[in-house]
Amino acid sequence: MTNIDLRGLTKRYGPDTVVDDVSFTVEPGQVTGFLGPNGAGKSTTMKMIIGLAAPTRGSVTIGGRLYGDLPAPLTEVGVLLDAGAVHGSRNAYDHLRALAVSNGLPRRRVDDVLARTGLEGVAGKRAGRFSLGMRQRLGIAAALLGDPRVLIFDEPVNGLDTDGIRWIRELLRSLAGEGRAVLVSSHLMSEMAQTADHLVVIGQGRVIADTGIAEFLRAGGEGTVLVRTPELSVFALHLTSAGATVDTRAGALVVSGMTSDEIGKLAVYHDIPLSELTPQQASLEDAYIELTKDSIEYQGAVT
Ligand SMILES: Nc1ncnc2c1ncn2[C@@H]1O[C@H](COP(=O)(O)OP(=O)(O)OP(=O)(O)O)[C@@H](O)[C@H]1O
Repeated sequence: MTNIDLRGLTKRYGPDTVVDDVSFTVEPGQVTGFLGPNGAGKSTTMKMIIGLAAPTRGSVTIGGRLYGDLPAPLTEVGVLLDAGAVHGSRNAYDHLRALAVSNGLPRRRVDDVLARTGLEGVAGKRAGRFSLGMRQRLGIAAALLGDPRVLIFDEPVNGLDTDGIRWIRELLRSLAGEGRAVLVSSHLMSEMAQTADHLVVIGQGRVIADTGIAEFLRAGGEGTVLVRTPELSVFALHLTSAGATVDTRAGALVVSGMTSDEIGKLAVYHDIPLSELTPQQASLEDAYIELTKDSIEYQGAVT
């Protein structure tokens, strides 16, 4: 099984250390979300993985080998770095066929990846006329051409509409489901929460968290549940007696220490009508912001 292994990876540009002693492993069969604010060093790390930037220190291997030592890189690692990097005057089919031919890949792979990315219907269209979403699909088709065990996507959902985002999410999940190692960067926690099995968070070039998504959710205070009821104070007392911690906020209860399921049962038991019972996703975003707040380069002024 092929993984990506980064050990003490460091990149300096002049006086700036933009990637600082980064170590983590991207495991097969998982989507690893690579998360960090703008300028955190995600793209630079990805470029070092595929030999587009040379590490100042440290190393990164794919299945135990340096990218530069892979005999047929396209069949081992698929990469989407910049979806705009397509020859505008070529049609999608020719673009992929040229890639396949120059890398010694069978031509049927072009049809396979066009089908997988839903581009069959526009394969004859010039890529220069493609929408951002179609260019993104074409970039992904190229990444999949060699049927690689490892995939690296830099901010693949940037600028996409809801359908495009959902499509990429499902694709990433299915690629991991096939046993591939998938590394995907984003600056949006909400995006990663829905896609990743594992999270690596970086800020100012350093790893601040390397954790399973479930652990991150637990540590981030998942378990806060918003409850609305006409019997606010009575139910708050029941909840506290049952061991929960309760805050009253804007006419609602914010409950921690109990799941929404337990809260629902408690309400039924005490015959309390509920008008809302919502597990709070916001706490996830909060946990991420809390984690990265010291590493954001340029914070907006708070007035
Ligand atoms: N070739 C370069 N020369 C000098 N500085 C660079 C170079 N490439 C990147 N940097 C700097 O390194 C830092 C990290 O950039 P990088 O693009 O890796 O971050 P990122 O996490 O991918 O952010 P974004 O989401 O904004 O792309 C930034 O401060 C950037 O200005």
